[in-house]
This record gives sequence, structure tokens and C-alpha cells, in this order.
Amino acid sequence: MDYLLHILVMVALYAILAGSFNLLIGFSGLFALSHAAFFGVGAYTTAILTTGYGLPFPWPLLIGIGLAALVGLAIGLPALRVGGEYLVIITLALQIIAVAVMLNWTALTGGTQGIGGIPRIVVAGVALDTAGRFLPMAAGVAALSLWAAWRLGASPFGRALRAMRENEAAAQAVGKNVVAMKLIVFAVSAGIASVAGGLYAHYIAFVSAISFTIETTIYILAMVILGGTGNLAGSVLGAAILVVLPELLKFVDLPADIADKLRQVLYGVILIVMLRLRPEGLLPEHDAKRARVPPGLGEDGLGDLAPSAAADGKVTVEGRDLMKSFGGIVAVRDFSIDLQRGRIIGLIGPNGAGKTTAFNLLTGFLKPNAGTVRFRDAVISGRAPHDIVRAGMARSFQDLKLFRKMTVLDNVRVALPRQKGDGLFHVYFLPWIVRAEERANLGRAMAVLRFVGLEGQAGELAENLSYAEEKLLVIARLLATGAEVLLFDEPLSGLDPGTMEGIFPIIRRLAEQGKTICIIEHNLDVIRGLCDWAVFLDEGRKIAEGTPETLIADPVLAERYFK
Ligand SMILES: Nc1ncnc2c1ncn2[C@@H]1O[C@H](COP(=O)(O)OP(=O)(O)OP(=O)(O)O)[C@@H](O)[C@H]1O
Repeated sequence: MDYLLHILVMVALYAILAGSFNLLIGFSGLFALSHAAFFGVGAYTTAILTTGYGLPFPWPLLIGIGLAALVGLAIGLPALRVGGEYLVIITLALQIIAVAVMLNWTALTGGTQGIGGIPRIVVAGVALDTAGRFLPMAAGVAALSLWAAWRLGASPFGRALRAMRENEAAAQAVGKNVVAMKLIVFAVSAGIASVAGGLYAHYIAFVSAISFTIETTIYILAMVILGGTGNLAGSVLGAAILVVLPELLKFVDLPADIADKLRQVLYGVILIVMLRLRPEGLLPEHDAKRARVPPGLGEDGLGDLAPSAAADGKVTVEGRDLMKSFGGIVAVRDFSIDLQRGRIIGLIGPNGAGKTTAFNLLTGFLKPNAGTVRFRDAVISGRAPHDIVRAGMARSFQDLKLFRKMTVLDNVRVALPRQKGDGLFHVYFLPWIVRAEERANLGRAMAVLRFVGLEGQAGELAENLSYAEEKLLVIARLLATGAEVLLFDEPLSGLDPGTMEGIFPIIRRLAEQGKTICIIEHNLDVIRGLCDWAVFLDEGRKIAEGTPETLIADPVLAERYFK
């Protein structure tokens, strides 16, 4: 009986670890390999503070959360600023260093001997010194920890994490500060993992480095993958299966060292088999289900997402003498452009002329080697892309970069500006404000979808849309940012003339409402039918500008480009 209860305690502890790891791997797409180290930080903090300083439960556990979160932040900062593979390498290094510290800082950690004699948790005068007595505590704290993870995942912040996982550049392009988001989720995940460590120390009454090695990280990883990435119930299931399964090996008469090796082989095999046959895990991500959207939501028009200023032709964006080179290639040189409120400017030129690079320079995705960008009289060149979106200038991408595994509605909802639910404080401490905001944002998102004619598809996954609908969703997502300046990278390419004609009035209406619009386009019919002004780029330079008619009639341009 005690043996069974012990297994249940271990399932509860590993459910905490798998759930918190899932926040990183599943919800955020951050492949870190240091989870056992954070488990260890929690365990050693509890061991040291209880045996060395006599601090009673729950203080060591709480201090462990803070410490693990801080270590997570310190490690995350250099790793998360750069790409995914660096995160794997840096966190793997952290994992190895952490175990080396546990083994070698003998004065603090007891070295290879570990730390024993950790006092039991005492509740109402009863020491939780058996599996049966400890189980309610383990189950309760596990439920609380998983609730904390779930709350984060189900919040607007969680939606933004999934958007970041789907496409980081697109998440930035809807105003999300992806570096801050990664740091926050890294710290929360590390903090929750440390809770399992604190409980484990009290439960076993002994800690040693052997419990927190890379093998343990892989063990937890196998739980997450087996259960289902992005699904916390899956993590609990994965933990239950992988805690119980090795126990079954004990009933087979094998020498201990062989059984141990067999167990590790088993985790590896489970990882490979799952990734090959069912990469979504036993319980696939809950969010991948289609959303049900209540009918009749959303007004006609953009509501507060439309600009309040008139379409008065005033210059809102000024690019001056911009230059960008990549090694020997000068993609853009001496490039100046004015964008005006209520006007549609076309950016045209042959393939490789530098049009997309110009967009990247205007919107902060690239830093210019020279030149400045001013927006509403403030210099914005050098600022981060999400910051420029929040200031009021947003862009789309030629390759769409939709959040394909998210619903049409969520593609738009995630882009809405100034969401309180994007912050941890509101998510955990003012949930009623987030709920009210979510209700309002559902209406705002539906209004945007109605504006582009996609309200009927709101509950669909973006990956199920037709190409024309995808293009409309790109427009809707851009509008949802509420930005005053909209830069469209080939919004109509690949569409048949009939569909294009349908999108023209949408873009025109936006200009009439006072948006400043710039469009990269190859199709002359679009330029002629839609743009008030056109700027011609070739080999990175602006070689002409004027009304579409004058440019198209220009014999030199006609020779080089308009055949
Ligand atoms: N990140 C990069 N690294 C190296 N070279 C780049 C990079 N981005 C663009 N270039 C080069 O800069 C030049 C301009 O590219 P850009 O994509 O801006 O052109 P474009 O006018 O948008 O072309 P297209 O119409 O084909 O999209 C090209 O020669 C391209 O190969």
C-alpha cells in the first residue's frame, strides 16, 4: 500500500515538472534542456535553508521559487536573445554546470554525499513522514502549480506565446515583445519546477546531485512529448505513465544495473516512437480544436481600431537617406520616402530591387547602416519592431506568416493592441479585468473579421483557409493592431482578378478612414487601380516616383520593367 502511495506522490511531483516544462517546450516552442537543474535549485534551496538555517516550510520552497526564477532569467537573457539552437546549447551547458556545482561546492551542497536529515513538513502537529501523509500535500501543491501553468497558458499571454511559437517575426509584427515574453515564461517555468524540488527534498529527506542530471531532464522531456506538447493534462498523463512504467520493470527479475539501463533505453525509444508516429502526443493540444464563436458579435466598421484623424494627406512617415547592405550586397541606398495620411503609395520595382528591405528598415526589422526613419516627428529607426507597431506602424509579410495552428479569430485577437491580459500581474491577480477585456476583444476581433468578410470563418484554423482567405486574414491581422500606418507586402499577389477586385475596396476604405498605406506590388493593374502615388526602386535606389500613370507611361521604365 505504502509503495502505491509512494508512486502517486512521485506522479504528483513529476506532473509539476512535466507541466512546467510543457510551458516552455509546448506552449512557447522554447527548447531548453535545463529543467532538472531548476528542480535541483528548488531541492537544494530547501535542503540548505532547513538543515543549515532552520527555516520552516513553506519559506524555503518560496525562496526556491524566487531563486530558480532569477537563475532562469540570468541564463535566459543571453540565450533567448539569440536563436533557438543557442538556447539548447546554453541550457544544456547550464544543466551540466549546475550538476558540477552540486557535486563540487561541498561546503554548501555536501558534494557527492548530498544533504540528509531534511526535516519533514509538519501540518497541524503531524509530520508528513509517510507517503500516505505526504500525498495530500503533494497532490494539493501539484494542483496549484498546474493551475498556475494552466492560467498562464489559457490567458491572452498564453495566446501570444503560441503566436510566438508559430512565428516569431509575425508575433513581433503584431506588437509582441518576444524577448520579454520568453524571459517571463522561462522564469515562471523555472519557478514552478523548483516547487517540485522543494517538495521532493522534504519528502525524501535527502538530496543529491544524481537526481538532477541531464537524464532527469530527458525523463521529463519524454513525459511532455508522450503526453502531448501544449496540453497540461497530457503532461499529467505522461508523468503517470513514465513513473509507473519503470516500476513495472521491477517485477521482471533483472539485475539492478541492467534494469536501470533498460529504463533509460525505454525513455529514448518512447521519444523516438512518439516523434515518428504521433508527434502531437497522446493528448493533442486543446487549442487546436476549432473555436465556437457566438453569432451576432462585432459591429460593422473598425470601431476604435480606425484612426481618429482625417485623411488629410499630412506626412506621417519620413524615411531619409536609408542605406542597408548585407556583406557585399547593397540592398537599399540613399532611399527616401514620404508616406501620407489617407494616401496609398505603391512601392514597385523588379525582383531584388530592395522593396522588402525598405519595409524592414521602416518597421525596425532591420537597422539601417545609415539614414533615419521618423514617425509623427519622432525618430524611430533603431527601435524594436514591436515598439514601432505599438507606436502605430505595422507591416505584413510577403510569405504571410499566419499563425497557422491558431484559429482565424485568435490570429486577429492576438494582434489587438494594449491587452492587459498580456501581463502576468493581471493574469494572476486581476483575472476579472482580463475576462471583461476578453469579452470586449472578442467583439473587436469579430468587427475586424466582418470588415474583411471573414466572420464566417472565425472558428476555423488558419491552416484550413483558402489562399484568398489567407490573404484576407493577413489584412485583418494587420488592421487588428490598430496601427495608423499599414505597410502591405504584396497583399494581392497570386489572386485571381475577381478576388482582387473584392479586396480593392477594403484597402480604399482604410485610406478614406485616414490610414497611411504603402503597398509593395508587382501587378500594374493593382498599382493603377489602387495607388495614388508610386515609387520605383531598382538595385536599391529610388529611380523615379510619380502618379502610377506617369510612371507607367515613362519610356525608360517601360523598357526596363513594364513590358
Ligand atoms: N537578409 C539578407 N541577407 C542577405 N541578402 C539579402 C537579405 N535580404 C535581402 N537581401 C538581398 O538584398 C537585395 C534586395 O532584396 P529585397 O528582398 O529587399 O528585394 P525585393 O525588391 O523585395 O524583391 P522581391 O520583389 O523579389 O521580393 C537582394 O539582392 C537580396 O538578395
